[in-house]
Amino acid sequence: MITVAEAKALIAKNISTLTAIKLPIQKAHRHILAEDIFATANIPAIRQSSMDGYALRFEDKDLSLLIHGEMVAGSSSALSIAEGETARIFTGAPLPEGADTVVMQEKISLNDGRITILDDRLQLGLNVRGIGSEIKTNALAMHKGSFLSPAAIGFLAGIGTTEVSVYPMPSVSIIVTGKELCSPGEVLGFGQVYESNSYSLKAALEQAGIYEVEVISADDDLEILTGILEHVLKNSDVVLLTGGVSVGDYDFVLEASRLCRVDQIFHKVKQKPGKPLFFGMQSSKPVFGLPGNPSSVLSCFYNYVLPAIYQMARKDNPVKEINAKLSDAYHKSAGLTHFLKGTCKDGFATPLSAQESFRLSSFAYANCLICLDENTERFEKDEIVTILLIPE
Ligand SMILES: Nc1nc2c(c(=O)[nH]1)N[C@H]1C(S)=C(S)[C@@H](COP(=O)(O)OP(=O)(O)OC[C@H]3O[C@@H](n4cnc5c(N)ncnc54)[C@H](O)[C@@H]3O)O[C@H]1N2
Ligand code: MOO
Repeated sequence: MITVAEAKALIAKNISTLTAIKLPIQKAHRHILAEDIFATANIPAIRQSSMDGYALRFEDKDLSLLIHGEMVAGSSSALSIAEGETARIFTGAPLPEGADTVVMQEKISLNDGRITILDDRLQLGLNVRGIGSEIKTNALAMHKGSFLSPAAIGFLAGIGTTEVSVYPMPSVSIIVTGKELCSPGEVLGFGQVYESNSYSLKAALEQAGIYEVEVISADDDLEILTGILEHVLKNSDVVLLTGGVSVGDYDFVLEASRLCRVDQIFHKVKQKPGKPLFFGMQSSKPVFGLPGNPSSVLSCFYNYVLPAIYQMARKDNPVKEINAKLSDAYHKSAGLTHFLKGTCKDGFATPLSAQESFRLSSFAYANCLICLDENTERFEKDEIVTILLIPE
C-alpha cells in the first residue's frame, strides 16, 4: 500500500494537459489562456474626454471661452476649436481638433454662451485619455498561462477580442456501481440504498465548472461494467467509478479496467476513508475507482480527483492546504492518514461527529478535511495540523 503523498505524486506525474481549444470569450471565464494575446488596435483609438465638461486649448485657460459645438460619446463627425473657443464635451466623447485639455463642468462659470475656468489646478492634458493609453497596437495584452477572471474577460472584450485559445476543463463520466442502488424519489426495496454518489460528484464537478457529465448506473456484473467502461472511455476525458473497488466477490472495477486496457497505477492508499482507491490511465485518460461509501467518494474527490482535473486544464489546485490548531485532543490508530470531516473557524479545526465513511450527515456541514498524519496516534489540543479547505 502506498502513502497519500505517493498517491498524489503518482497522479500528478501521469496527468497531462488537454489540447487547447478556441472559445468565444463569453465562454472562456475561469480558463487558462493557451496563447499570448496582442492588441490589434490602439485602445482608446481616439483621444477621449474622461469627464463631462468643456474641451479647450490649455493655453487659453485664462480667457473667456466661446462655446463652439458639442461632442458626445459616439459623435461620429469631427469638430475643431480655434483660439478662444471651447466645446461642450461628455465623458467618453472624442476630443475636438485643437483641444488638448478638458475642464470639469463643476469648475467653470457659464455666462451667455461663454465659460470662465475656475479650476486653478487645471493642467495640460487633464481629463483626456490619450490614444493607446490602455494599450497600444501590437502590445502584449495578456500572456499565455493567465487566469481568465471576469476582469480579464472584460479587458479582452474591451480591446476587441472575440475568441481565445484556452485549456478546456475535461469532460467527465461517472459510473455508479452496485445492484443495491435506487434513485431518490423511488420507494426503497429490501436491501436497497439511495444512490447519492453521482449527486455529490455532479454538484462538485459543476462547482468546478464542468457541466458535461454523463452518469451511468452499472450492476455488479463484470460484462456489463466492462461494456459501460469501454463506452465512456471513448466519450470522456476522465472516468470516475464509485463502488466495486474493494476485495468482495462482486467488486469488478479492477478487472473491468484491466479488460479495457486501463493501466493500473495504484490500488489502495494508506488512508481512511478511501483505502481501496484505484487509479489507472488508459492512454492519457485518467480512471479513478472511488471506494463506494459516500464519504470516501467525496474525500477522495477533493484529495485526488479535483486536483487532477484542474491539472488537466493547467489550473492551480483549488483545494487549499492551510495549518490550523486542533480544538480538542484526538486519538486514532497508527498506519493510515485520516481525513476527518471538520469545520475550521478562526484558526481552529474541529472534527465533526459521524466520521464513518458511510455517513454524509456531518460532511454536509464540513468546510474542511483535517489531515492526521499516518504514523501519529495522539494529537493534542492546540496542536498544529494541516487542513484541506473544501471549495465553497
Ligand atoms: N474485507 C474487506 N472489506 C472491505 C475493505 C477491506 O479492506 N477489506 N475495505 C472497506 C472499505 S474501507 C471501503 S471504503 C469499502 C469500499 O468498497 P467498494 O468500493 O467495493 O464499495 P461497495 O462495496 O460497492 O460500496 C460500499 C458502500 O457504499 C454504498 N454505495 C455504493 N455506491 C453508492 C452510491 N452510488 N450511492 C450511495 N451509496 C453507495 C454501498 O451500498 C455500500 O454500503 O469496502 C470495505 N470493505
Ligand atoms: O475507507 Mo472506507 O473508505 O473506510 O469506508
